[in-house]
Amino acid sequence: MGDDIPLSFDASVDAIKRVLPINLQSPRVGIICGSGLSGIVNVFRDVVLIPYENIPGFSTSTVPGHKSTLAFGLLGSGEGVPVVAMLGRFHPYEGHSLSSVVYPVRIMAKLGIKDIIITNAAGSLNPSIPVGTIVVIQDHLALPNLTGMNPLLGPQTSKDLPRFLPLSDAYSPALRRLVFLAAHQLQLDDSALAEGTYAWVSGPTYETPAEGRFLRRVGADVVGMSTVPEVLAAREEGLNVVVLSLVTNFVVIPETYRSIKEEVQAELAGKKVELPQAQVVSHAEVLAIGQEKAGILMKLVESVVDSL
Ligand SMILES: O=P(O)(O)O[C@@H]1C[C@H](O)[C@@H](CO)O1
Ligand SMILES: Nc1nc2[nH]cnc2c(=O)[nH]1
Repeated sequence: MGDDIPLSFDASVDAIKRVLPINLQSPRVGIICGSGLSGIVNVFRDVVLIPYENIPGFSTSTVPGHKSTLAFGLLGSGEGVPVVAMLGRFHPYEGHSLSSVVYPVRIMAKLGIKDIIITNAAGSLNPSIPVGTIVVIQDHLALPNLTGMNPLLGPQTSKDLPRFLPLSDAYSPALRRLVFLAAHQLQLDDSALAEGTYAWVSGPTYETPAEGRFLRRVGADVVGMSTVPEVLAAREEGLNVVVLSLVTNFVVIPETYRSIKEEVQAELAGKKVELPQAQVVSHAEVLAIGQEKAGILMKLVESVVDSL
């Protein structure tokens, strides 16, 4: 893990506000863009882009598909809603400390957002949730949290925050409702959206078949390497949270392994053996599906913001 960052909320907020026109200084909604999903900035109006390197306390993202830019603008019809979007996030596997990972969420809260829309690319563990589906997350399963990798461990950033945060209502039913209503308004096919549970793993390795089977059996529908730390910080800051996971790949979870022992025995007995093609997930595949489906996800986000 990277070194912890000194807390400098005021310095960060000042550096941001200094370059913003008055109408963008108090954004209403925060958006976090997952792998390959930063295109939403293209539909912002009055855009102001601030590189993370210009904001004290912010780290830099090192992952392809993640820019390191905070984008402010107006989103939606009419006058538009002032929003702030992270074009690129931080993951613990990059070496960022958990407090660095969630620092931008705390800054967005200090800037005044009330709602946060968090997106990510994720692998599907559920055969009825195919690639390309947008999963509206209703719950999470975070083994790292349960075993000591929790961004809320340690001294709190303010004595006003709750020490023991309940998570039974972490994913806002009201915002999830708005997502499904927005999908209806956009005339998306019924199969475009699903509901499910997100498993957070640290990465950067993708799952072994046994790990995939395990996560499926304990109740996860999709799996990814981000989001949950941000959700925890957002809830601690009192924000309403909605998470949209774009399924970019299937996690390969065969119920049975092909037996090398049997194959060798068959070969030795002179039988012809057909080897199945191994399926391997890659970040390039994740980005490609992200690029293909980003348009729908962005329209959905815009429509939700419009209906707030
Ligand atoms: O930032 P997100 O969660 O969208 O990125 C996913 C998880 C890993 O960072 C990467 C793996 O391909 O994509
Ligand atoms: N852990 C994990 N993260 C992902 N992000 C996108 N796809 C995947 C996946 O299959 N597994």
